[in-house]
Amino acid sequence: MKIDLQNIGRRFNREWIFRAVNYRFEAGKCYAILGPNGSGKSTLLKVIVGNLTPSEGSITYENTQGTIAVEDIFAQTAIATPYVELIEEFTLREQIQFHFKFKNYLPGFSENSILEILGLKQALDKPIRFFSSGMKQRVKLVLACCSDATIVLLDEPTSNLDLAGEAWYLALIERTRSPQRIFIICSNQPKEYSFCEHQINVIDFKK
Ligand SMILES: Nc1ncnc2c1ncn2[C@@H]1O[C@H](COP(=O)(O)OP(=O)(O)OP(=O)(O)O)[C@@H](O)[C@H]1O
Repeated sequence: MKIDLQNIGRRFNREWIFRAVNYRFEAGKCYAILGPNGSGKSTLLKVIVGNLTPSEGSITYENTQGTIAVEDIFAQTAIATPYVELIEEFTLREQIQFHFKFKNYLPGFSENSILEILGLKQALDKPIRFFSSGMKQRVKLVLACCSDATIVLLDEPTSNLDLAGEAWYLALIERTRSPQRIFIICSNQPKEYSFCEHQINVIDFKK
């Protein structure tokens, strides 16, 4: 998988959030999108994954079979962000089963192994609305990382996680990264992206 950004820009009304982004994301690598609060990290992430159209420039997605249309790229992506919520009325079991009606498990993973990784077997029948914010964050991360998607996008992945949760997150990445996958982490905390070989600072694309 390759994602090519060619001269990408995005604006809201008259304000350009970023311009002239030329960048290539390649399978097997991990990328960090950096920048202070409000600089445009989440906006860039949404553009990369086709949730927002760029105001200028173009994006191409390509795998070994050829070019993938932007409207089909959702099938290749898994995302964990503060703005995509879990379904509060579901129990943990229902949330996992619902998610995997739409996505396949990453090869080698199953409902049981996900529960084992989460360490929340005792909460299997508890509604998500009674989960702590850290428990919810773990669920979001595990659903994204353990889905069979070639592009994994994590926005502020350790928000609401304690020290043990941060170590758990790093172990989850280690366990699920592969030569076929692209990880893109939006962050302003080095502990969240220390494993990323490449960094993109949104501030470099302000004009
Ligand atoms: N739908 C929208 N309409 C208008 N402006 C928007 C919209 N979405 C984002 N913005 C603006 O774009 C800028 C970048 O926002 P964005 O959420 O991408 O920043 P961020 O770097 O992810 O911030 P944070 O670190 O706080 O999450 C902000 O000024 C924000 O107000």
